[in-house]
Amino acid sequence: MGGLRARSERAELGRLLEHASPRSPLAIRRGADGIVGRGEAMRMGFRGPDRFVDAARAWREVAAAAEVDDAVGVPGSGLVAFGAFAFDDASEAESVLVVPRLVVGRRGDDEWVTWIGADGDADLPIHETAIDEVRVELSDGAIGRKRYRAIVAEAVARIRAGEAEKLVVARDRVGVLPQDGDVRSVVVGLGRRYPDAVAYAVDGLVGASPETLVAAHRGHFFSRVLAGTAARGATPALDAEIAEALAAGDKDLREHRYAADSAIEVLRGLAPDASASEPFPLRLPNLWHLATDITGTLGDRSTLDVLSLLHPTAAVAGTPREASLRIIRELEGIDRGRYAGPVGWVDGDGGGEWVIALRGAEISPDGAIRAFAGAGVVAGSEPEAELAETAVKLRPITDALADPLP
Ligand SMILES: C=C(O[C@@H]1C=C(C(=O)O)C=C[C@H]1O)C(=O)O
Repeated sequence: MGGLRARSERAELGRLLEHASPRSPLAIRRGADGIVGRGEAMRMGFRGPDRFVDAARAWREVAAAAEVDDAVGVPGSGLVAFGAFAFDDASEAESVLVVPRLVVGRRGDDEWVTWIGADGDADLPIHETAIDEVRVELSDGAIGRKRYRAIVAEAVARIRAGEAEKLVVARDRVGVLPQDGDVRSVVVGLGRRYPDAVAYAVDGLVGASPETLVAAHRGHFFSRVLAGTAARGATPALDAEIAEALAAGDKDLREHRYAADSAIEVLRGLAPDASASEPFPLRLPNLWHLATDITGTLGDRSTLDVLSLLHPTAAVAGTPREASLRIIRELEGIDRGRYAGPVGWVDGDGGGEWVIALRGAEISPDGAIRAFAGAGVVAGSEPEAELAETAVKLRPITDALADPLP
């Protein structure tokens, strides 16, 4: 079999998402920028502890065999695959790389179309369809409010007993997407409310993530670690006070340090020149986070290679990593699927953009919806406060599902 052929041309586009399939859109958007895909030129599935390494190897082979004619030359043009990976090595959920037949993209003033296919495939025609609203209400899933409080209390007990230093525990909310429900409207709703986040839709996983695991182009990378959270204040004065307290608070700084240090250590191992900012308060529409930005040079390593080392950070698992994963499995007792795993895209050179699948939900082919949100627990954490934090973190997907086109 010959390799894939990819051809990118400049184009004038309307709304990117109107090019996607209503039921299974492929999209990675930040504000007006991003890429949207339709159809499948290739789909690869991976499972188990080697899923990232296997994906990196498979993608390298696909990219090496591909014939690419890219007249645009910006991040996201040329050959790309969208991907979503399971959180846990032991997950039942499949991790995927999907190469669309058609990609439409926008980056600043650049707009383009990419056609991808096997030898002899005809170009998929451009086909825009209006986006329908879908409205879904969520209710408690396997881990309701009461059980979540108990899980947080147990996590604190485990930490006090010396089994771990930090544990990120999550709860779920569930619903059902009506038949023919247009998932694109959820992506629009997320993008309108959280324009600085990355709105993602890949293989049923949708959400708006503020946390960039790794973005890389021509060997330079950026990574943003978030951990430590506070709700926004109702007045500007209160809001400023909250941000200041977050940046100075012992509990949140400690919680943040675990996550930032683990990411910095991994990235320095790959890129000795990696440098990190001091933790700073990052304002989102619904909450404040403590953030650390890390930048450096990656050389010719693929972003998929970086994922294999960086995932899961202590922002979504805990410290130490192995102990936290074991305890999370035990306390939550459910499969996180692809929640808190990497979601994003990769190009033929291994560049791309991967965020952590947070503030979102997984929509199964049968329409079952499961949203997750978690919070980092340390020795001083209180169940009621962590429950409230997860409620705020559930808001993006809850609001986008309840009122998708505000
Ligand atoms: C686990 C989630 O968020 C993570 C946990 C945070 C925290 O505990 O403060 C902050 C940002 C994310 O890294 C989630 O949104 O589900």
